[in-house]
Amino acid sequence: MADPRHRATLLRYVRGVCLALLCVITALFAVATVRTFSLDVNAGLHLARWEETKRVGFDVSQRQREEMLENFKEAVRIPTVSHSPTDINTTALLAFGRLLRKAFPTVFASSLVQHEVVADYSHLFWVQGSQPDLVPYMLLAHIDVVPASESDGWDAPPFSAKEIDNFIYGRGTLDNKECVMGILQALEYLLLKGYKPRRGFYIGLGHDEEVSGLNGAVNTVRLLKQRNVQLSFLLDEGLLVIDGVMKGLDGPAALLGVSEKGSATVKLSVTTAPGHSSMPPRESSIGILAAAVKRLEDNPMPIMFGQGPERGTFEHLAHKFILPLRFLASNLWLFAPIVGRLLALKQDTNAFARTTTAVTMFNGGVKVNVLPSVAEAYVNLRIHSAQSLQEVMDLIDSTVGDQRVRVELLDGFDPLPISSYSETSFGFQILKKSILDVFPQVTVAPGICVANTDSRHYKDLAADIYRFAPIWAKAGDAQRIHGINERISKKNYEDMVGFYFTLIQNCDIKKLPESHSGVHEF
Ligand SMILES: CCCCCCCC/C=C\CCCCCCCC(=O)N[C@@H](CC(N)=O)C(=O)O
Ligand SMILES: [Zn+2]
Ligand SMILES: [Zn+2]
Repeated sequence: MADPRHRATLLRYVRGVCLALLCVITALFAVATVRTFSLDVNAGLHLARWEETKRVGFDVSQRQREEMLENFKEAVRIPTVSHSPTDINTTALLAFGRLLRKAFPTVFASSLVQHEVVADYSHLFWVQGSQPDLVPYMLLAHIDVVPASESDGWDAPPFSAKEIDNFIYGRGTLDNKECVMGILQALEYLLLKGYKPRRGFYIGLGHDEEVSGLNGAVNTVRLLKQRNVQLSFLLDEGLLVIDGVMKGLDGPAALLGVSEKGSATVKLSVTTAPGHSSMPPRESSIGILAAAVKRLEDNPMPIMFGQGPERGTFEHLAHKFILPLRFLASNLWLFAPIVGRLLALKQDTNAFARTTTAVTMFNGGVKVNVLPSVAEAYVNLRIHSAQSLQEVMDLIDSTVGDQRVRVELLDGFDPLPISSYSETSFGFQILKKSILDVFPQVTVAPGICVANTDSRHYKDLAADIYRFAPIWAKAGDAQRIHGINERISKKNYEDMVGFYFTLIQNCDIKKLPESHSGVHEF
């Protein structure tokens, strides 16, 4: 570039391009600044004129409060542990059935309630409504729990229901005996107060949810299908109220699960010739498999943040984030890739951003001086809403990329459909109102359940399935689920009963109020 005229032209050109780029970036930021969401969905609900129905108040005596907590503790003390579909504690499940009859005599004696045992240990209740033209809804919970061992570091024996500092400790206090007992306790009190629902509803209590619900939930669904039941909506466990769980989120938020991730359980195996360890090959079956597993861990599934219901979570909560997160969450059209990357940095929020890959089992070898003929690993993936099981399997194949590694899909399903969460969605709005009636200080947002629930078996019975329990989770509490020191505060358990008590009555309206739209400011 010897000619100075050419150099000057080039400089002018480069400066022009830079200026244009700067203008575009400034314009984008200007638009982004102006476009700050305030999706105050709570406001509309408060303004709406809800149909008035005959209601009873949730006023329990001190004696009833003690009895309510004692019933719950008794439930926690029964070790209804599921180890595998063929290894469940049937003795405990039968004892649990007896406890239900003892704890809720009014429910079992009421002429409004039909009760039946399904698949030997699950329970199905039908509570008759006075207006058969109102489409029924269903509440789900499960009786079984995952194993727990005190030696893992519990502060109290996991089946003791011991009270420490106003918390009840025990396996199942968060997953999911608080819902089982909370729902039936609410119904017991409602019936005791002479309440008669207008809208009929079902209560399903599964006995093998922790091992996929293939007996309890699947047979309950079969029965309901034979009876041509269609549900207005269904509520199961899943998400909860988070308070101080997500950094930068100011105030508590109730996340109402509108879908759940898909799942894949994949077996990887390598077979090589056995032989004497004194004459090993360059690569063993264990080494080949370990390298494949490492490749899967080093190459996580793509970040898909913003393409599933998690986008709705951030849009609904945007105004509750502190700056600069509020700015990012308010403008996902621009910043979704950045927010996705930020979420992917942490173990629990990563689950909201992508399909997760967890290597959960690894076996190989039989003796120290024998070359292992087989090595196998199990990988459990939870599939993001915007991805399919087939896409995930294709990615696993290409990442493993080694013909010697056999890849088998043992079990899997696509992500579940996304339930409605609009202003006209009966289930979503009734649940939101019920949450706000009990916890007026929370912001309600749709969410994605990163684990699976029995509700997935019900997808032909209800277009709208929600996953939420009114558990008040502080930082670290989510890790107690399936972990150590699972616990719930006595106050929270009472609020749970209050929530179902309110919800059942709120469901009695015929339809949503005409105008209860939220305020959208851009
Ligand atoms: C971006 C927001 C971050 C907020 C963090 C929220 C933390 C979520 C907390 C809890 C999730 C609790 C999940 C409870 C449901 C558990 C159901 C379960 O264990 N299912 C088993 C068995 C099955 N049915 O398949 C499972 O393996 O998924
Ligand atoms: Zn559960
Ligand atoms: Zn569980």
